[in-house]
Amino acid sequence: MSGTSLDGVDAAMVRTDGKNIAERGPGISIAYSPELRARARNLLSRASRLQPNDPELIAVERDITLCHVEAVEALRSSIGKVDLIGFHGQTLLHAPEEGRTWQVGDAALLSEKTGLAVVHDFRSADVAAGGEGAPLAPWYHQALLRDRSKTTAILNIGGVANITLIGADGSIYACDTGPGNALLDDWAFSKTGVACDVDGALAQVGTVHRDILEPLLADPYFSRPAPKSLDRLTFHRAMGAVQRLSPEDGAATLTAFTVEAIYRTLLPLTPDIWYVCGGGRHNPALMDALKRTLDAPVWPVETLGWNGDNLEAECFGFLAVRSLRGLPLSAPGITGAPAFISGGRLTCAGLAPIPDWLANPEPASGP
Ligand SMILES: Nc1ncnc2c1ncn2[C@@H]1O[C@H](COP(=O)(O)OP(=O)(O)OP(=O)(O)O)[C@@H](O)[C@H]1O
Ligand SMILES: CC(=O)N[C@H]1[C@@H]2OC[C@@H](O2)[C@@H](O)[C@@H]1O[C@H](C)C(=O)O
Repeated sequence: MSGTSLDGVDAAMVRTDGKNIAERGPGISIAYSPELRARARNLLSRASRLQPNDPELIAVERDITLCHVEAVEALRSSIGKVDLIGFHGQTLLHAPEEGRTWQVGDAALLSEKTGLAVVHDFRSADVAAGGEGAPLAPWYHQALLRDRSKTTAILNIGGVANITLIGADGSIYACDTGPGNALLDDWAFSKTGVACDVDGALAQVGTVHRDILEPLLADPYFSRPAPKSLDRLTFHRAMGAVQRLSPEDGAATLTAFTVEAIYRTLLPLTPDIWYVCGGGRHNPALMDALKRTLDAPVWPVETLGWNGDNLEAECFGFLAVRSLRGLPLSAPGITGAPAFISGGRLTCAGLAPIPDWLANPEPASGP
C-alpha cells in the first residue's frame, strides 16, 4: 500500500480466507526518497492532463513499483512463504463523479520481480458500477472487530481521512471525512522543508484562525451524506487560505480543519467509541484536538490489539484474497455501489504460480 500521504510503501502479512483473519504478521515501511516523493507529488498535480505515454509518468510508476518490490522482498525474508500480493498502487487521481479513479503501479513488473501472483486495480469496478471507489478498508475493519456491543468508529487519518462506522446491530457505513495529513504535510514542507509537522510541534504552539476555518468548513462536501470520497487535492485551496499565517498558526488551523471535518461528518449512528489508525495518530496535536472535540472516547487502534501503521497494507492482502474468491469488495452502504460487487484484477507475469487453494478455494468457514 502506498497511500495519499506519498510517504512511502507499507507492506504487511495477513493470513486469511477473505472472510476470517487467521493471523496478522509483521509489517515494514519503505520511505520514498524525498526526490521520488516530489516527482510523484508533481505528477499528482497534473494527473488530469497526463498522457499514458508521458515519460515521467512511466519512470515514476516504475520507481514506485520497484519500492514495492523492495518492500515485498524485505518482508518475505522475515516471514518466509508468501502466496499472493495485494497491490493497491499510488492514487494519482480520484474523480468518481467522472467515472475515474487512477492508481499507478506496474503489477506485471511486481509479479515478474517477485515471482508471485498480484491482485491490483481494486477500485475501478466499483467506480464503473457508479460507486465512489473508496473507502474499501471497512470490510477489513469489520472482519477484525471483535466487540460488537458498541457503535464503533474506526478513523483512518492518512493523507485523506476516512471513517468506518460499525453499529451494534452489525450495520456498516463509511466515507472519507475530509483532509487528513496531506494539507498539513504540504504546509509543513513549504514552510520548514520537513515532510510533516513532526509530533504536531508547529500546531501545538499555533492559534486556530476561525475566520479562515469556517469558510473552509462551509464547503458543500461536509453537508453531503455518505457515501462520499475525496481526491488528495480536493481541499488544496486551503493552502491559499492559510498562506498569510505564520507556520505555527497555519499548522494549527489545518489541524483544526481535519478535526472539525471529522466532527461534522454526518453519521447515521452516534459512535460510542472512536479508534484511530493511520499516521495521524502519531501527531499529538491532532489526537489531543480529536479528544477535546469528539463526544466519545478516542483511542489509537493499538488498544484493540491492531497495528495502526500496518492496517491498510494488511487490508489489501485481505481484499486480494476476496477478489480471487469473487467476494464483494464494496457495498451500497460503503461506496454507494448499486449492489455488492467484487473487483480487482489478477496478474501473473511469467511463471508466477497461483497456489491451488487460491485457484480452487474451498468455501470459507465462519460468518
Ligand atoms: N510523528 C509524527 N508526527 C506528525 N505526523 C506524523 C508522524 N508520523 C506520521 N505522521 C503523519 O502520517 C502521515 C502518513 O500516514 P499514513 O501512512 O497513514 O498515510 P497514507 O497511508 O499515505 O494515507 P491514506 O490513508 O490517505 O492512503 C505522514 O505523512 C504524516 O503526516
Ligand atoms: C482513492 C483513494 O486512494 N482513496 C484512499 C485515500 O486514503 C484514505 C482515503 O482516501 C480512502 O478513501 C482511500 O484509502 C483507503 C485505504 C480505503 O480505501 O479504505
